[in-house]
This record gives sequence, structure tokens and C-alpha cells, in this order.
Amino acid sequence: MHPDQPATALRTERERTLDGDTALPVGTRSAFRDDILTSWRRCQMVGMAPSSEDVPYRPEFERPNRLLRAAGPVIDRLAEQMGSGPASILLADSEAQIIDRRAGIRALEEALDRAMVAPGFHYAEEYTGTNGIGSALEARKPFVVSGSEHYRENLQEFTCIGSPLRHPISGVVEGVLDVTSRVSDTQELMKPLVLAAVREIESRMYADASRREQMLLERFLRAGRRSSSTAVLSLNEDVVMATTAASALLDMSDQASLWEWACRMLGTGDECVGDVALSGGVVVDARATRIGDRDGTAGVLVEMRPAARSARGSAPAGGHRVRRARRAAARSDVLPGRSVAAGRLRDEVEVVVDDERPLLLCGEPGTGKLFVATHLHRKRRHQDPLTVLDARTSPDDPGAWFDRLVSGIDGGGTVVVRHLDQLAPEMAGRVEALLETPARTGARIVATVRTRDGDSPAGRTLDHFPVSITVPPLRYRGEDIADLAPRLIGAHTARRPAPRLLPSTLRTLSGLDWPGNVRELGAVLATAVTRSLGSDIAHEHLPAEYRDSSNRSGPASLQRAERDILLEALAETHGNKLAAAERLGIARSTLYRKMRILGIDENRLPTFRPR
Ligand SMILES: Nc1ncnc2c1ncn2[C@@H]1O[C@H](COP(=O)(O)OP(=O)(O)OP(=O)(O)O)[C@@H](O)[C@H]1O
Repeated sequence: MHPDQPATALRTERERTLDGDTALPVGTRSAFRDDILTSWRRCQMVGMAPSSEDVPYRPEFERPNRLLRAAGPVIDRLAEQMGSGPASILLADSEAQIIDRRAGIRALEEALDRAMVAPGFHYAEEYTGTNGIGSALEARKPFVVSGSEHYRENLQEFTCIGSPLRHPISGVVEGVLDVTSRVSDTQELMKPLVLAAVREIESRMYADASRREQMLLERFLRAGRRSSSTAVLSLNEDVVMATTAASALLDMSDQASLWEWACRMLGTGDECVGDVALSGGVVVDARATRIGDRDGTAGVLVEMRPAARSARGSAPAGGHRVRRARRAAARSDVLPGRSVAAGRLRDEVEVVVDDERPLLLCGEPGTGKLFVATHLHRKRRHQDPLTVLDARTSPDDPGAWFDRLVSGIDGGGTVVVRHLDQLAPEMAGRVEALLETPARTGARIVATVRTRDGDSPAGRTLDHFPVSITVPPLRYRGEDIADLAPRLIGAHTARRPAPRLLPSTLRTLSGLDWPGNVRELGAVLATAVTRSLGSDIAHEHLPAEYRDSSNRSGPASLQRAERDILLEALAETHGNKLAAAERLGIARSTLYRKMRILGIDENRLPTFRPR
């Protein structure tokens, strides 16, 4: 905002902009910064009215220990320095809920209370519009909002300066520090003050993490020395240390389940024992012991032995390896995934295993359509030939392509035609005729397409597929990454022990959008395996743009809501951007800009209805 712009002129421009009139006289720029305009548009896209005053409130809220341990002393000191001055300090958690408010003169405190800027109130942008807390979280950077830059009218008497607090090791945003004053009391030094405090809090987070890691290591070494036959795991949300016996026994999904089991069982106690069923059906007797000191919990030590009543009995020497091999063999026969979507896919595939009719597999690029097709082939016809053709290559030499198709069908077994929707148009009639007569050889034809709706050069060819299954996009099945990752990682570590994902890495990956689906996940894990040099995969081994799920996804993310709205409109209008813009009531140029900002590739538009 231009500080010398008269208040009335700003008000007029604000009203004009919020009414959707973005046209400015040639050569003039908006008086409002791009960051603010972007944030306002996000608010408009979720249908928020500038006059609304509701603020979600949760009186019982969790006080995140790790954040408070690092931020508490810094805020204490700041509050003491600022005393009853004209500014207040606010601390919010990673969901933008205010968990602490300090300092400030009485009049400011009263104004903040009236506007409901107090502990327990929720300042995520989608609830409360452009503000120092929610907008800093959305923008992932320090954010200043003053006066009429606030989207909501009832916040316009304040200037807020918020900055995300990012954990220096995991990269996860753990909260927001904000300093707020009345507009008339805004001081130049507020922003440097916030930034210095943020730096200090983050360096305390670093020291705290190292101290906790040291405690985990000490306990881990001590327990490992006690018994070499017991599988030992020392872990917290960010770090996992495992003995060889534990590595052989556990999948990465088991680590996450053990962590959750230990947290649940320990409650406020220091030790617990119980049976835990691991993902391969093995049951272990586990003992979990809290690791920590009077400053808090650093993690948990889990010691495990196969349970006496384990389905496979106690393990003989080398038994873990046998068990793992058995589990791996059993797994390759099953389409992986624990999500509802994966379960539905498995059921649908099971129903068509013995169906001889042509089958269409639909889904976005990289979802695993060919993977499902080959899985089907292995289940029923693994001794017969498998022929895979790609219709995208049919325009190069249509005659030769068609001959290959015919000879595949003549050879029996399974014939997979990938990307049938990209068949050379002049081939459609011939392929249709082929599909009309059942193959003498009993060959089963499986084709893959993005969608069976809409116009495609394959024309009516798709009508000859009476059965179809949709392979769901990965973003609908984030939980499945725990099951997919070991296989994808295994593909890059043929003879070496495969590294595992740390639970926090798994959590981050599970929250991403994955426009390129399983293929994209495979590429990211391949990079991470190379970077990890054999150790377990942590955030820093991921490509930078995959280290933070909160700006790409999460139900609370406005960006996600916005992205879904755009994708939905584009899918409904079959990628026609003019029609999509009209449907959304925005200018086509805005639609293009949004697509760019939100990373929507116009060549890879989905054909589904996003959630
Ligand atoms: N369930 C799975 N388990 C392990 N790997 C998988 C799974 N699904 C897909 N993949 C891997 O993901 C990559 C993409 O899968 P696939 O080629 O089957 O996708 P697709 O949907 O046919 O893609 P496109 O339509 O873009 O050709 C492949 O490397 C495949 O091995």
C-alpha cells in the first residue's frame, strides 16, 4: 500500500477491487501490493464477505510442546521489553489458531478482545480473511497487513506483522509469530523485531532437536548393547534409529504405526508393553519406554520380540529374512494400498479377473493403469504372452502399428493398448472392426485412456469396451504412499538394503497433490534414494519443492480449495479456458495467471471432478 495515498482514495480503490473491477487506467498500478490482492482473491474464492465478523473459536486447544519450548522464553523476554507499550505479541499454531497473546496497553488489549484476536480464535485466511497470521501461513513468508489491506472490515484498525516459524531440520511450519498494533501506532521497527525473534526461536528449535536426537542415540546404543536378538527402535516424529534386527522386521509403515501405538499406550506413563501386529501379519511383543528429561519427551524406545502366539511362531535364526521374502512375494500379488480408494480398486479388479470382455482402464497419467493391466495378466494368464502397444505411436506408421495389434491378438494372452484415446483418427474404424469380433485365440484386450467421456480420436472405439475401471489419482489415496514407497524405492536399490522413509517424510509426501501421480512419486523417491546415500530418507533428501505439504495441500489450504475450483471448472468445460473463466465469473487473464501460480499445467488437465 502507498503510505501517502489519502485514506478515502484507498477506500474507494479497495471497494472497487473487491467489487471485481480490476481494470485500472493505463499506466497506473493498484495501490495495493500483489500479495494483498492475491490474498483478497483467495478470500473471494471461498465466498467470504468483507463485512463478516465470525471467527471460529475453540476454547480447548492443544499447546504444541515443541513450539512452546522454543518460542516460550523468547516471547517472555520480548513481552518484558515491550511491557504495556502500543503493540501485542501473538503466537499461533500451524493451523493459525492463536495460542498466546502478550503485552500491549490496555486500550489495545480491549480493541483486540473486541475483534476476537485472542487465544482460542482461529485466524486461518479462509476463516478470517487477509491477516498477519493466516496470510503469513498461506504465503509461507513474513506478511505485513495494515489497515484497509485487511480483507475484513473489523480488522482495519490494526497493523499486523506475522512470520511463519519453520523447523530448521524438518522444514515444517510449526506456527506463526505476529506483532500487532493499532495502525496509528505502527512503527518501522516492528518488522525487524519480529524477524529477529523468529530467527532466535528457530535456532532454539535446532538446539532442541539436536539435544533430543542425542538422547535418542544414547538410549538406542544402550538398549542395542543389552541384547543383540531384540529388535530395537528409537524414534520420534523426525528421527528413526533401528538395529539390523528391527530393520529386517519392519516396513516404514510399521514405524509410523509403532510410533502411534507407543504415544497412545504411554499416555502420561513412562513405560508400556503390548502386542503389536505389523503390516505383514507378524505379531511382536513390544515394550515402549519414554525417552526424555524434565524439559519434555525426546522420543520413544521400542524393544520387540516375535510374540509367542505370532501366526508364524517364533523366528529361527534368519527367520526375519524368510518372513520378509514371504511377505514381499505375497505383496506382489496384491495391488498395494490401504486407502478406501485402493480397496475399491482391488475389489473392482477382482471382479473382472475372469471376465474375457475388453476392459478399459481409465485414469490420469501415471496413476498405474499399465501396472493394473499387467497385474491382471499375471493373475490369470501369466503363462500366456503379454503384448503392450502404445496408441500414441500409431500415427507414425498406422499400417505397421495395426499389424502389431493383430499379431498380438493372434498370439493370445493379454493385449494392452495404452493411451487408446490418442489413436490416429484414421485407425479408429479398423480397430473398431477388430473389437467387434471376439478373438479366436481368446486374447483379452485391455486399453488405457484418461477418460471414457469426451471427444477423442478413438471415436466410437471406446463403446466396444463394456467393462471399465477407474484407477484413482494418488492425491485421493495419500495413505497408500506408505505401501507404494517400499516398492518404488526397492526398484532403485536392487542389491543394497533399501532405505526407508522417516515418518515425518512419509507424512509430508502423503499430503502432497501429485499431479503426475505414482510416476511422479517414483521419480521423487529415486532422487531421494540417491541423495540419502543409503540412510533413511529425511526431508532434506527430497527435491526442495516436495519438502512442504502444507502449501500444496491439506484440507485447510486455501490454495488447494482454489486449485480444485479451477480444476473442476476446467474439467467440466473440457479444458476450454474461456468457458471455465465464464463459469467462475473471472477474466480469462485471471484464470491464466491463477493456473500459473497454482502450477496447473494446461497440457495435463484432469478429466475427473476433484474433491
Ligand atoms: N501400485 C503400484 N505399485 C508400484 N508401482 C506402481 C504402482 N502403480 C504405478 N506404479 C509405477 O508408476 C509408474 C507409472 O505407472 P503406469 O505406467 O502404470 O501408469 P499409467 O497410468 O499407465 O500412465 P500413463 O497413462 O501416463 O501412461 C510406473 O513406473 C509404475 O511401475
